[in-house]
Amino acid sequence: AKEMGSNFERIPEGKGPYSVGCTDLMTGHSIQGSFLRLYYPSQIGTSDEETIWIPNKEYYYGLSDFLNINRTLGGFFFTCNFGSVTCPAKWNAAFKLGEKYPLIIFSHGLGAFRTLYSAICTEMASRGFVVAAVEHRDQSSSATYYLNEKPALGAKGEASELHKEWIYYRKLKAGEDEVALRQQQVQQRADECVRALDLMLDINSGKQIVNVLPLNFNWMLLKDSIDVQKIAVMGHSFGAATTIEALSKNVQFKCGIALDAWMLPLCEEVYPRVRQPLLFINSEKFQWALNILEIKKLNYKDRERKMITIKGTVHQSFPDFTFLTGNIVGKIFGLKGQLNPNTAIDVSNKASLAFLQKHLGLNKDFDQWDSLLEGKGHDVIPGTNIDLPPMPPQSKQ
Ligand SMILES: CCN(CC)CCN(C[C@]12C[C@](c3ccc(C(F)(F)F)cc3)(C1)C2)C(=O)Cn1c(SCc2ccc(F)cc2)nc(=O)c2c1C=CC2
Repeated sequence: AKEMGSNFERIPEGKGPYSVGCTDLMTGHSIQGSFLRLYYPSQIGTSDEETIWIPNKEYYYGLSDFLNINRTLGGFFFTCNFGSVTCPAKWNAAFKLGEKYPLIIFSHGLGAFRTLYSAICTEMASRGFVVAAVEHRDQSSSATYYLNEKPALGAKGEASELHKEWIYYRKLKAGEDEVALRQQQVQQRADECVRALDLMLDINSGKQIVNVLPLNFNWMLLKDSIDVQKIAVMGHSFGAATTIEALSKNVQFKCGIALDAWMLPLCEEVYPRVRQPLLFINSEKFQWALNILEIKKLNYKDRERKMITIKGTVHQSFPDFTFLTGNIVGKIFGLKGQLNPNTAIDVSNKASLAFLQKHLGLNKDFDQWDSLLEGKGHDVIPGTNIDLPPMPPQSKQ
């Protein structure tokens, strides 16, 4: 029965000591505003409601557009298979007070959106991080929305009702130059990560913020809850390129983690401007010489660059779909590799935690996984799995 679309598989829970809460935050009434899903250490027992994984049917329509399938068909397929999936975090649970947490800003991939990396985000939150998964409005998301203040029809205009304005995935037009589009989008995406950071810092300073989403979550509890010296940026694929661009824009990001980086959207000019430590975690299959050559252009004297490859993994081993289909369907659609998806995300998360402890100066026990960063371990190899011609020495900077 497992193969027939019923999903006994679940998104894995965080393995750390903290109970995890989740809520959404949207500011402003235009696409210039911020939209993020927050995963955070929560007070146990303050909510027993699990978080809806894909909260609106319009995300299914956007995914159908992205996957080039008919919206009615796709909508039906997604609703049947994923409509009741929850992510293992308690919806609107009370924020856990009493300590300052390091902060991660997370950037999703092409055709994804803020909720699809919950296995990574809940694991980090269970280890004592606050994680803000941004939703990009550059039309690289399958779908996203903002709330328009439109005066309710017929009313005297005093009660303006909020209306969802949906923005769907922008397909490449015939003959369109993809590089130009992606270079423009990566700039907007990096700006949105910086804006999300600024928003979280405002919240940390106790500034009153207006969440235009009708949710009862007390943001004032986050006053003085972020360790503002311990901030990282992280992302998958297009979100990894965004991570690199965001590091070059704001030095408050102390380090970055690039999951299966897609380097096409980046210009050479950015490479000398990325001084912070960078970890590349690659899947076995999403690697090709030109992409690796671009990554190597980030190597400068006395700049920390680490790369590992997780054996038996594919590009989709990082987003949540990898946990939610049976083995046969999963392998056919490239959603699963040979390695068990739970093991794969475990290796990626542990390597990430070890890197974050080292470069954010955490005093936790994540250094137990330092060997993974050297590519030592059952499922990892150091660097890349493709062989390249020897590199000419990088120009000194
Ligand atoms: C379709 C034609 N073409 C579009 C441009 C390529 C589509 N494609 C391969 C796909 C995503 C795939 C997918 C998802 C989800 C199901 C589902 F059925 F399970 F929902 C199935 C099948 C289809 C595997 C990718 O774009 C891969 N990719 C991604 S995938 C991020 C993502 C998107 C949607 C999700 F639901 C989960 C994760 N993020 C990037 O930043 C980059 C790339 C490539 C370069 C840069």
